Amino acid sequence: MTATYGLLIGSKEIFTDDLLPVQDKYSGDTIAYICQARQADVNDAVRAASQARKEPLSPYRRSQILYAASTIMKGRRDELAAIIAAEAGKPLKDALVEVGRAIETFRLSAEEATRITGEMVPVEAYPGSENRLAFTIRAPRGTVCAISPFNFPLNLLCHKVAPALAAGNAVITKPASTTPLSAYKVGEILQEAGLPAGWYNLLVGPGSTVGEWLLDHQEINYYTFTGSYEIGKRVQERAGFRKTTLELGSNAATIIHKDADLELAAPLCARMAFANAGQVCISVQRLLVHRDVYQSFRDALIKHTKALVLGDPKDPTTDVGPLISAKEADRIMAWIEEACNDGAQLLSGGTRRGNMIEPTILADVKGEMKVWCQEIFGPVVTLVPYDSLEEAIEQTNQSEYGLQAGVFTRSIDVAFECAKKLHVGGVIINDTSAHRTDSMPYGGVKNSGTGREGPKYAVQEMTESKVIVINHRM
Ligand SMILES: NC(=O)c1ccc[n+]([C@@H]2O[C@H](COP(=O)([O-])OP(=O)(O)OC[C@H]3O[C@@H](n4cnc5c(N)ncnc54)[C@H](O)[C@@H]3O)[C@@H](O)[C@H]2O)c1
Ligand SMILES: O=C[C@H](O)CS(=O)(=O)O
Repeated sequence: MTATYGLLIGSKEIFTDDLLPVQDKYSGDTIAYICQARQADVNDAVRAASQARKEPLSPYRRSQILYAASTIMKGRRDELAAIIAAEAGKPLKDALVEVGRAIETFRLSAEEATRITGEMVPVEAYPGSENRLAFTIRAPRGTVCAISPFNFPLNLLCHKVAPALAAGNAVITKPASTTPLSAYKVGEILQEAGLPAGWYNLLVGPGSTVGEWLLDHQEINYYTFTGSYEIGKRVQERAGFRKTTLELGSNAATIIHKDADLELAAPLCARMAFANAGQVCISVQRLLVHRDVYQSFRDALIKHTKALVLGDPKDPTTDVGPLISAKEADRIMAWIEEACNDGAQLLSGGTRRGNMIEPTILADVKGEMKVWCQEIFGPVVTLVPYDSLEEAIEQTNQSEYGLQAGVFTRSIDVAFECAKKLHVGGVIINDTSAHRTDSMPYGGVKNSGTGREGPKYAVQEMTESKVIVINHRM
């Protein structure tokens, strides 16, 4: 029988009448049902979080719970990877990587829980403050609302939940409706790890209802959102003076300079343009290739792309699986067709099987084509030649987005020039825009968002500084 999961609110699993079927994104089969939240459930979750915060957990206890969660997750690696492969359509080998990363995200957050410090402030150096001792502490923000996307249903949720708990906040999560099961499993794991009731609450349902109710609720102190620019903008507008962290989209570029190691660059670009069928916010979408190496890089990219295996995500040999929905596959096919009609050259792919699109390479793209200037979020990479480094930097920066950029070069001068001049949150040298290690500061500029994730940096965002001044000669 197909399992039915409830919402997690306070100490209870709540079952509602409104069941959301969760589909396997490759077969279309319903693999589970999960209950959708009503407005009263949102209010109850906020109340449960406030109630939990009345008995704060010590940093040591928070750390121990997060370490325990990391260990439990390790023991459930295969189960979690199978859920991600089914609900997100992510190839099993990548789903296993995602679980490994989530284990680390919890471990890194456990470490951070014991390192939250303020600083001494030398106020006594100033006239009138001679007898004052001043220092800052970092206080939890309170109730954190974590809204997450479908493409990394486990690790991107953990990047919000684990630092929020490390910092002493209570959390209400709202995962994407297409992929809620990973978030449910995180709730189970945290409970098993000893997290008391009310610190992790799970609400499921559409952004247009449950998401909006969450944005409305004035007892939520902070929003951490990962998703599209359009919804991120709405979150920011609705949050008002409340603090937010927004991790949004991109059309990331990678520069292949004339002195690049093509044997390193071509396979990495092929892999990272099509990982998770291109549904990665830092996916290699725009490749700027120096004209001297354009032909050889192009040929090598085609060769490595054609070697990728398209198919069932549950098959351990699959490299590229389906898109999240037929609607997304329709949109991406329309963008490819539009680019080809406007003069782009199809070098590989461009065909569709169900919700799967063959890894697609487009050349001769122009700046105004959607496949170049908007976020594709699908298995499509575009190629453009350049003559000077200045031109490549300018084209990379000619984007509404600025999440990460990659640069392949053997020259330290070229690497530094790119590092200084590229207007993005992260510059990755001799790797693609799609490289991320979970401990690093991660986030964007421009329409790619504000704030930084990575447990150490997220803990800063999820705490606020408070200054304490002691008049010690009264
Ligand atoms: N920068 C990053 O770290 C990062 C990581 C992953 C994905 N993304 C971006 O996410 C997008 C794809 O993910 P998606 O399709 O799930 O994004 P999305 O914006 O459609 O949805 C993200 C989340 O927001 C919720 N939501 C929708 N409407 C809402 C509303 N009115 N109020 C509150 N919540 C609402 C959704 O239900 C979901 O949980 C891409 O643009 C991608 O680049 C960015
Ligand atoms: O989709 C965007 C994610 O941030 C991808 S990753 O966590 O950087 O791999």
